[in-house]
Amino acid sequence: MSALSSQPAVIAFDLDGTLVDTAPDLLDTLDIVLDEAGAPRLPREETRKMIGAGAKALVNRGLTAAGINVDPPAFDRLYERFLQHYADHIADSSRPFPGLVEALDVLAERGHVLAVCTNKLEYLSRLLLDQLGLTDRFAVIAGSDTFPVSKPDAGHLIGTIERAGGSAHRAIMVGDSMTDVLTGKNARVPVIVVPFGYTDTPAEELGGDVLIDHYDLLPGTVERLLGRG
Ligand SMILES: O=C(O)COP(=O)(O)O
Ligand SMILES: [Mg+2]
Repeated sequence: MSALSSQPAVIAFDLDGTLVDTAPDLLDTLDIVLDEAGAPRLPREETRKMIGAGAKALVNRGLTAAGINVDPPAFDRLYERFLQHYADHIADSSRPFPGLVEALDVLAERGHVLAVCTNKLEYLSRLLLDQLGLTDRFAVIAGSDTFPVSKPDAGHLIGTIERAGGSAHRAIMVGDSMTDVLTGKNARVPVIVVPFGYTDTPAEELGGDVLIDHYDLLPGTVERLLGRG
């Protein structure tokens, strides 16, 4: 085995729409904020696609789609309300996607290092993973505010991988959106795409390296991409 292949690989996961189906709690919170802004609620098919660039973008996109213009202080109050309500309800309905926990077990048994690279704020990411009992599985949990840059900037993913003790030459990103695919390309890290997340571009058109439709396929796909399978 070469020195390179004996280095543990870092598998970095996006969170919303990849590890955990967070849409119900995120979108219930968006509804509350729209109510408070006096805006009409929006269809779930529409708001689901607004997830992926963080909570501030979700509130912004929701208000814009509802045709509501607010001044910056009013926006800040609505955003604070979003964060507070969401934190209080973060795991009411949000659950890991089917087969995730089993796949993480297999990857960890094989000696891979697991990390989270998400555009969710770090404290919300930790709160969610704590409540789902998943925190200890990840060597690093890097949110949108952990580093000076965030996805799709390569620095977010490279920072996550390096903090996990690895290198971009032996790492894989797993994600659900164009942001994740662009991040992987920017960092020169292969991307496995899952189709059950939140994206307005069909998963097969995102341009990832491999598409898997169930977590059962993840361990084998990881080995293949790492050049062992
Ligand atoms: O909460 C969001 O909008 C983004 O989160 P993700 O990067 O984990 O998809
Ligand atoms: Mg996502």
